[in-house]
Amino acid sequence: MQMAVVEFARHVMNLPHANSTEFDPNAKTPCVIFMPEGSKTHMGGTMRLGSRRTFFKVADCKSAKLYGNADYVDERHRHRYEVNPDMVPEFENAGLKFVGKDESDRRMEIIEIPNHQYFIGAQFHPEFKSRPAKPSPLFVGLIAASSGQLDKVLQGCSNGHVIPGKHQFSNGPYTPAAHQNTNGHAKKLANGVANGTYYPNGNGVHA
Ligand SMILES: NC(=O)CC[C@H](N)C(=O)O
Repeated sequence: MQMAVVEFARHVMNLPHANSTEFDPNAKTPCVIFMPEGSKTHMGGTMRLGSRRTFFKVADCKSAKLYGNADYVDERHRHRYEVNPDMVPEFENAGLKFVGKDESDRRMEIIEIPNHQYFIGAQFHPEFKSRPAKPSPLFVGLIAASSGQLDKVLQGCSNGHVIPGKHQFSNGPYTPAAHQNTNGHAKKLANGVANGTYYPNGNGVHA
């Protein structure tokens, strides 16, 4: 998400000096900055690390729908820099929407360009909790958008469908995967994860 913000600033907002202070501490247009509570001399304990809550601020956005119209989601983090909150109004006026924020409303968690087919970035790491039988909703959305099926998937989400495991895309016959019984029903995996059920609050792993 940090790089997407810099890219948007440079090429949509025409701010050629936009950068993260992680790369250029003297950036003229600092879109991504060191988090105020961090310490550059004591790097070890200053990282924003582990499970944190993101609140959806725009009910109608793609990511909220993909997460099953949840009000919030807990995802895992690992960062010291963040989107410069003072530049958020400028970004929003230019069309980049911050649809997910932390509890303070000052820390940006999810961006979207609403009229783009699928331009979504997250400060958290969706891959940390993504599993073969329970892929992250943001990755399911990317695959669906790439194959022209996002609308169908989003509609399914609004109808109360859960994302993982059961999604059948229409490009070919459906073959039960290794984690399913031959009748297509979910079978419990060795690690105890049941296929086909989405828990918005994740797998219970907290740092
Ligand atoms: N998690 C990330 O976005 C990567 C690390 C990031 N550049 C930071 O703020 O430290």
